[in-house]
Order: sequence, then structure tokens, then C-alpha cells
Amino acid sequence: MDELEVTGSPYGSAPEAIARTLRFALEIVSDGIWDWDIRTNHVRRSPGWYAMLGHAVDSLPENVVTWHEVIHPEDFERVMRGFQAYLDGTQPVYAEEYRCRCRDGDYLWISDHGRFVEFDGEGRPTRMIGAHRNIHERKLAELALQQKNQELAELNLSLEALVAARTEALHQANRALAEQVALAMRLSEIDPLTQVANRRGFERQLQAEWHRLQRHGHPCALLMFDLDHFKRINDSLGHPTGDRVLVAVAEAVRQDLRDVDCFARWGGEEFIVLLPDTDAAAACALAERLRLDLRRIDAALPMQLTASFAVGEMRPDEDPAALVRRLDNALYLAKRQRDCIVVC
Ligand SMILES: Nc1nc2c(ncn2[C@@H]2O[C@H](COP(=O)(O)OP(=O)(O)OP(=O)(O)O)[C@@H](O)[C@H]2O)c(=O)[nH]1
Repeated sequence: MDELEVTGSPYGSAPEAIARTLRFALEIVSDGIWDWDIRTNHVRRSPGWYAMLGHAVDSLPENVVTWHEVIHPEDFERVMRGFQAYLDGTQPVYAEEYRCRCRDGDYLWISDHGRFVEFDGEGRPTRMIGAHRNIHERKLAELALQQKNQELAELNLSLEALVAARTEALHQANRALAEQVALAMRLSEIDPLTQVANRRGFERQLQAEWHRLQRHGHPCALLMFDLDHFKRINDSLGHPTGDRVLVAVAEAVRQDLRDVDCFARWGGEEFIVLLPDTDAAAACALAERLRLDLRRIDAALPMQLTASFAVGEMRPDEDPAALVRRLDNALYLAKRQRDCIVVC
């Protein structure tokens, strides 16, 4: 590779001296140099180029095909595109990084920079010189870093997805728990036999209604009733029949009530109704209707089913417990006669 070797006298002509100096400089900063005569397609390569790829100096054909054959197949198209872009003038420089096959079959990462250095009279390039540099270690480190970054990004994404999935599962578990708690609360306030409110549920509503009375002064009445001689039903017809009667009573009464009324089983065969926005007279009329309805319950009983009632209006200066005591006393009086209503 004559042009790339230091030949001739150190006292040669000025252009030769400059050319030699440039070749020296090129060899210092690169690992291999190529020199392409575009008109003849002849490519000369420096001893360093052969040494870099493990070949004996000048052991390969001095043409472009030699270059094509050492480029890694996966890099080939990209490198050709970059090179062609420079030849076409659409890229101001030719600079590519790619893998070159060494004599032992291993591939070496190199960087390749080249540019036109001579032109004909019409400005067409006639010669191009380029320099290769061995960047193998740096490139492997760079690729390993890229790989690690990608793995980290993927890990990050899968961690985010995992956190999102866990958070959603937690929300679902919380919602399910809240529903269970609400259901348990509802069930804890319901009488399992008649499915109306139990004493606990009733007392909560009574308290709320009493507070409403303090704020707004709307009338509110209470109605309490107790089935008469219920023990006889149990004793003569059995406990299951007694249960069916209690259920039938609850259903019949519920049909006479509004949605806003709170109907509860106070205990045993005793029931209570909270009647918002209702005065004693209206509650008394309802008690009378219920008294008649209960007599008509079709429970196939050998005796007449009756009940005794107590009715009273809520007073702002009387707390709920005292109100219930007042109703209890009135019911006690009603029970002495049975099948009647006492207003207190
Ligand atoms: N079948 C059934 N009976 C119940 C239930 N709870 C309470 N009883 C019965 O209701 C009856 C109430 O008896 P008493 O308190 O003497 O009342 P009563 O027989 O109606 O008499 P008076 O109230 O005075 O008219 C008892 O026999 C209890 O066992 C229940 O859930 N199911």
C-alpha cells in the first residue's frame, strides 16, 4: 500500500511531505486506513487494517467486495445505506459503527469514517480515504449498558403493573369487606324469624327520630302491640305454628305501614312501630286498623287471634327510653282488658 507507507526522501517536494505527514497522522489516530480509487474500484488498505482483523498484510483482494464480505450481515444494510447517502450527497459525512469479521471468524466492532479527497475537473469525486478504529471494548460496554437499561425499564414497567394490580386487588378486598360489614350491620338489626327490625335496629331509628323532633318539631308517634294469649297457641298447636303466626302477623302489619315507618319485633310476641310525621290521633286510627286486620289473619287457628295496643306521641322533653316506658305502661293497661287500644 504505497501511498500509506512512509517512503521517499524526507526532503521530497512539499505536497509529498504534506501527504506523508497526513498519512502518519492518520495511522496514529486510527487502527486501519483504506484508500478507494473510485474510477478503478481499487482499494488499498494499510498494514494496520490487516493486523486489526488478523490477516497477513495484503492477503485479501484489494477491492470493495473484500469490505462487503467482512461486514456483519446484520449491519450490512445499515452501513450500505449510510455509505450511499454520503456518495449521493444527502449525508455530509460517512461515519458508521459496525462489526467486521476477523480471520478467526470472530467479529470486531469498529468505527469507520471516510471522505472524498480528490475530484475530477467536473467536481465528481475520484478518491475516498477512510479510517477504521477498533471500538470493540467500548461498544460491548455500551451495548451491555443499553441491555441493562432496557431490563431495568422492563422491570420498572412490570413492577408498576404489579403495584397497580395489587392496589386494585386491595381496593376490591376493601370494597368486599365494606359490603360484608354493611351486611353484618343490617343482619344485626333484623329479627331472623319475621325479617322485620329487631330491638337494636328499632332503638337506632327511634334515637334518630327523636333528634329530628328536637330540630324540626315534626310530630312522631309510637305504636306498640302484644298478641293476646299467644302462649295458648304454642301450647295447643306447637311452637312451629306459633312461629308461623308471628310471621303472618309481621307480614299483615307491614302491609298497613308506609316505607318511612319503622316496624320491629320488640321481643316474644310483642311488636312496636315508629311512625314519623304522625300524631296520636292518626296513630290511634292505624292501631284500630291493625287490630281489625290481625283478627282476620288466616292462620287456621281454632281460636280468635287478637292483640292489645298502646299508642303515644313523642314529646320533645321526654327521652326515647322514657317514651318507651310510657308505652309499656299503657300496653300493660291494655293487656288487662285485651283486644283494645290505650292511648297515653
Ligand atoms: N312460637 C314462638 N313462641 C314464642 C316466641 N317468642 C316467645 N314465644 C312465646 O310467647 C308466649 C308468651 O307468653 P305470655 O308472655 O304468657 O303471653 P300470652 O300467652 O300472649 O299472654 P298475654 O300476653 O297475657 O295475653 C310464650 O309461650 C313464649 O314461649 C317465638 O319466637 N316463637
